Parts: sequence; C-alpha cells; structure tokens
Amino acid sequence: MKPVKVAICGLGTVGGGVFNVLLRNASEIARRAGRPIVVEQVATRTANPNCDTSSVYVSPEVMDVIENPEIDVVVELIGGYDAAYELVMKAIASGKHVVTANKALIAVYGNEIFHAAREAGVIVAFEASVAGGIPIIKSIREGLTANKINWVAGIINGTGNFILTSMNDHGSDFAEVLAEAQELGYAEADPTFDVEGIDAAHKLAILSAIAFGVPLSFDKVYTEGITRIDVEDIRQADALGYAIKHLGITRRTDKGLELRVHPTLIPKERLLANVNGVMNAVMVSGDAVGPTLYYGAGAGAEPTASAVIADLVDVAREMGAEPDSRVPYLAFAEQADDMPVLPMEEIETAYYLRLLAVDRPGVLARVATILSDHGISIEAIIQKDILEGELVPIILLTHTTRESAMNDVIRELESLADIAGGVMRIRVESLEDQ
Ligand SMILES: NC(=O)C1=CN([C@@H]2O[C@H](COP(=O)(O)OP(=O)(O)OC[C@H]3O[C@@H](n4cnc5c(N)ncnc54)[C@H](O)[C@@H]3O)[C@@H](O)[C@H]2O)C=CC1
Ligand SMILES: N[C@@H](CC=O)C(=O)O
Ligand code: NA
Repeated sequence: MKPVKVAICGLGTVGGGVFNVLLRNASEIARRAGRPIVVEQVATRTANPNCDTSSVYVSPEVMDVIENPEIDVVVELIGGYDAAYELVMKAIASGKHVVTANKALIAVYGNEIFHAAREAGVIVAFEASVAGGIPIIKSIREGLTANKINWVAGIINGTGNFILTSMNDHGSDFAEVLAEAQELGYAEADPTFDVEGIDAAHKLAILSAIAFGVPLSFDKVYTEGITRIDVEDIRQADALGYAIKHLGITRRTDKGLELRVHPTLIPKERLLANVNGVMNAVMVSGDAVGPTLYYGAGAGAEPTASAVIADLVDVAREMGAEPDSRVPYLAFAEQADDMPVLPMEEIETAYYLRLLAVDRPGVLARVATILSDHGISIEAIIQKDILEGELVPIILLTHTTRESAMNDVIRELESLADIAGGVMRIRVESLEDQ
C-alpha cells in the first residue's frame, strides 16, 4: 500500500521523540498501520541534536508544509496558539489530516477547529494532548462508549506532579525542581502554564468534552495551581493520612457539570495518591464499568511520541474511510446542551484549612463557632504546640460543605483579630462514587 507521508512541524522534545520512534519502529508501525508511515518533511526553527535528519527535507518555515502536495498529515508540534492555529487551519483547508499534541490549541480553539475539519472531511487527532503517553482519549472515546460517565479525576500535569513529589520526598525548593522539569523537557514553553494549573485546565476541558459530550469550555474551568502549596501543608496532610496532588476534576451532578483544577488532599490509600514524579493517572467512573484507572508517563519525548504515533496509525487506517464512519472528534455524534458548568461557589467538597492564630485563650472556640454558624462540621482539628513567634498553627479538616459557605467562613476567619494573615484552603476529595 502507498505510504502515508507526514510533515513533522517542530523538532523539539516531542517532535524529536516522534521522529526517532517513527524511524526506530518503522516496520512494526507499518505492520500495524497496513502501510509505511514516512517522514517526508521536517519544518522547524531549531535543529534537535538527538535526531539525524540528514536524509529528510528540513525547512525552517512551517507553512511550507501546506504547499507541499506530497504531505498527507501535518503533525503540529510547535506549541502555542498563533502559528499553531494558522498551521492547523491551513492544513485543514488544504485537505491535509492533522495530528497535534497541543492541548492549549485544542482547548481554546477546538470547537472551531473540529467544525472546520468536519466540513473538510479531514481527521484531527490529539491523543498526546492529554496525559502524554496514556491513551486516555482513546479509552474514553472508544472503550467506554457504553457508559454514562459520572466523573473523571486525574493528575494531568507531569511537571506539577514532579514538583509536588520532590517537595514531599525531599522537601525540595520549588524553583529548583521546576528548573529540573524544564531541563527534562516536561514543562511548557511558559512554565507558569504548568504551575498555575492552566495546562491542567486545558486538558480537563478536553476530558470533560469527551466524557460528557459537551462543547469544549476551557473558559469555564476553575483553575488554581500549586504555587501556594507549602512543604508544611504536605507534612500536615501526611500526618492526617492524606497526600496533596494537583487534580483536574469533572463530575456530572443534578445541577450541572463540575469543572475544576486545584491542589487536593487525597486519602493516602487511594491509588492516585501514590502516583509520583512525572507520572500521570486518570480515574474515569462510568455507570456500567464503575471506576477505572489509567496510568503512565504524562510528559517527555518518547512517551508523548507514543501517543502522537498512535494517532498517525489511526489516520493511516481511517483516511480512506467515509468521514461519517470515523470516531467523532469529541466522542459524541451529538452534543448535549443541558449540562451547564456549575459555578465554583456551588460545588460541594470537604476542606483542609491551615491558619495561624494568636496564642490567646478561646481562639479555637471562636474558630469552631464560625464554622458551626455556617453549618459546617469539623472532622479533625489540630492546634500545634509549637509557637511560630507568638502564633499557633491550627489545622482543620471539615466535612463536605458548599464552596460558598467556605468562602464566607474564610472571610470571617481572616477578619478575626486572633488570626494572622490568610487562611490556607485545600479541597479534600475521597475519590469514591457518591
Ligand atoms: N514536552 C512534553 O512532554 C509534552 C508536550 N506537549 C505539547 O507538545 C507541543 C510541543 O512541545 P515540546 O516539544 O515540549 O516543545 P519544544 O519547545 O521542545 O519544541 C518546539 C519546537 O517547535 C519549533 N517551533 C516553534 N515555533 C515554530 C515556528 N513558528 N516555526 C517553526 N518551528 C517552530 C521549535 O524550534 C522547536 O523545535 C506543545 O504543544 C506542548 O504543549 C504535549 C505533551 C507532552
Ligand atoms: N507540560 C506538560 C507536558 C505534557 O502535557 C506536563 O508537564 O504535563
Ligand atoms: Na494521551
């Protein structure tokens, strides 16, 4: 059969991995795809010292690939929004299939991109965009089609998990571990996307769309990163029997969809609590199958290449088929319009609070009264003996309550003369079917 000819755009961490794995496993991949997948062109601003491109046409300008009539599939691995958007839309308009690892692009422009792709009858595949090498999109989109999905919760940023793990294991300095993650090629070009939760929010928007059959709604994701997490919180959580992980959570409720990304206390016995380093893991709970778990490397050259190349094999298998017979881009042939995203104030969860109180009699009672006035019951309260100057740390675990009630409680606590500085709030999830 005729080879499938691809252009790799961007030869950085992921592009380099794709280039090398395609060469190394060429015959295995061809046997799976039913025909060879050949790199016809590489377009990149910077060379990759790990790749021998001497036998391939290399150009510095990505838009060149659109003009190349030999190219069947454009593999977009340059990242970012602007040039990537232009490249993908031009590829679609010229009838070329697209494979991308760019979650930012899909989360923000996906609705538009898929509309254009449907009109043009081309494939746009994006498995590498969520949880790196884990075939999570394929699992939800193809493996769980019998189910009404109830919730999805996952560690979906490798850099963030790498940092939290290192803080937990070695009490490492945040900036130093981030630099290491950058060195290893895990971080985004702008690493604030990793540490402020934006990258996870991009991925969660994609997961939510394919789990529930709703349009991509990145702008509605509640997003909190890991930059406020202190080693002290990790220690306190540990003493209470929890690990702190950065989670993306999307859940179907009677009132709408939860869509939130934030640090979370998870009971240590849960599998997700034991996912460390650059590894990612996603739990998907369906009404028929129950809870399922997908685990693997969330970032890095070859793990991510594994997902990109799986998409290329899918393209090779499906490009000759009628567009209507292909798997829908966002998993559902028809989208639901009755699942609004719940405002964050309406979600219900349990909370960990850490505050610093002036060492005066009655302070603990005043704190407890504020909580009980808002109908919030306390599961655990710890007042530490060790004084920080004149201040005593107080750690609280609450039962489930509404976010809006907790916002009021925190406002009132912070206005007490007894409480110094802000209250640290981390949400707590049991990760069990409710
Ligand atoms: N690094 C990772 O582990 C993962 C990255 N991704 C995504 O994959 C994409 C690529 O990421 P990395 O490989 O890490 O980035 P990178 O920064 O290592 O590589 C980007 C490459 O694109 C080239 N490039 C950028 N803009 C260009 C332009 N306008 N014209 C020509 N060449 C251009 C650069 O020269 C470089 O070779 C991003 O969308 C990222 O979010 C997804 C999953 C994992
Ligand atoms: N920067 C991302 C790369 C993969 O998506 C991460 O750290 O997870
Ligand atoms: Na993936």
